[in-house]
Amino acid sequence: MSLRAAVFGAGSWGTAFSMILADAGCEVSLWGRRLEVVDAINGSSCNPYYFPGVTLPGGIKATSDPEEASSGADAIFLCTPAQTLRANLAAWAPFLDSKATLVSLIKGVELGTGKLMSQVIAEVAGCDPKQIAVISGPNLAREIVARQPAAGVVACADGTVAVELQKMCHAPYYRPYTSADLIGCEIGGAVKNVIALATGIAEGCGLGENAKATLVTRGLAETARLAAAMGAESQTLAGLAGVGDLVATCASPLSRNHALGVKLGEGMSISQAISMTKQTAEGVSSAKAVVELARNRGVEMPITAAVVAIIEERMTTQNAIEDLMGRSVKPERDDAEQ
Ligand SMILES: NC(=O)C1=CN([C@@H]2O[C@H](COP(=O)(O)OP(=O)(O)OC[C@H]3O[C@@H](n4cnc5c(N)ncnc54)[C@H](O)[C@@H]3O)[C@@H](O)[C@H]2O)C=CC1
Ligand SMILES: O=C(CO)COP(=O)(O)O
Repeated sequence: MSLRAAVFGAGSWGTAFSMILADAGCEVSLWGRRLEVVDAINGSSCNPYYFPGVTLPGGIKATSDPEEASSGADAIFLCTPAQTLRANLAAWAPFLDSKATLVSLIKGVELGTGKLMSQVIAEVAGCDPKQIAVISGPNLAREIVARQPAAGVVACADGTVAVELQKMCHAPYYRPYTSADLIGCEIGGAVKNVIALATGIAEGCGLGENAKATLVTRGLAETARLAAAMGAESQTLAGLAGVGDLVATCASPLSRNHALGVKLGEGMSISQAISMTKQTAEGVSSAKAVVELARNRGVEMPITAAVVAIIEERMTTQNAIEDLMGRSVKPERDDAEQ
């Protein structure tokens, strides 16, 4: 008998991940907020708002009713913008099966609380931590719906649950690895969006590959510092949910964060750049939450702080570059002897 998956959020990643689940043999119920999206998916097996021309596999049924979506689901995959998860989950909680695993596909940190998505889920749904999981990795949705090979990490404190989820999303073109490190995966996923904004800004300013590679590498160093301070395993940041996702997002014109950064670097204001970005660019709201998380733990994150200063229009891109380059010199490794 095939397993049942519910996906909440019919945007680009919710739609693409539904495709993975259906291609892996699951029966998928996809919750969408907008009726026109739900009707289009059910009527034409296509989500024309995100992937016009892409035919979704059979086995995906869309609905705007959260109770219908979650009914009988073995796992519930959450894929709304990060800042809306708390309110949405509070509304859905009465309908969710208490035995289902709740899986975050979201890459962001909650503003104001500094909570990771798994922590928001634990608070709102009040479920056992072993029933909460995270999936992350270099997974640009447009490449996934073209069924190009990709891999990801399924993180859950309960190894048996991680393996069950791994089976649910193991498709011919999607290779999931298991992990027990939710914090490492979530910090990797949230901070790479901020570093993708930074590399986009550099590109928009006309800087070359040396500058971008430096931002990626030092961006990884500051991500790893924060992750370590929060109790993550250093190996996770060297894996798919760390360096893998960072490289994909910072290099690809398909990344919304990268593309928004390019617009900022070209001189557009943040409000103009946001108004031209139809989809979610999580780095914009999560950057500030990441800086606060880091400050509370005494972790230095100069690139992330510079991105926040640019977003808040406290600093020009030129000033930010001068500031980063003017920092006092130090050993490359944090643990090196002075
Ligand atoms: N697109 C991608 O390639 C990937 C995205 N992600 C992550 O997935 C999450 C969702 O991103 P996307 O699907 O790409 O964004 P998107 O902008 O394509 O879709 C967002 C969806 O959320 C809905 N939405 C917006 N506001 C809402 C609200 N207040 N309540 C409920 N639903 C609301 C929109 O209608 C839309 O269906 C983000 O955290 C992103 O970082 C993760 C991996 C890959
Ligand atoms: O998370 C992603 C790829 O893994 C998608 O990145 P963007 O949200 O910047 O498009």
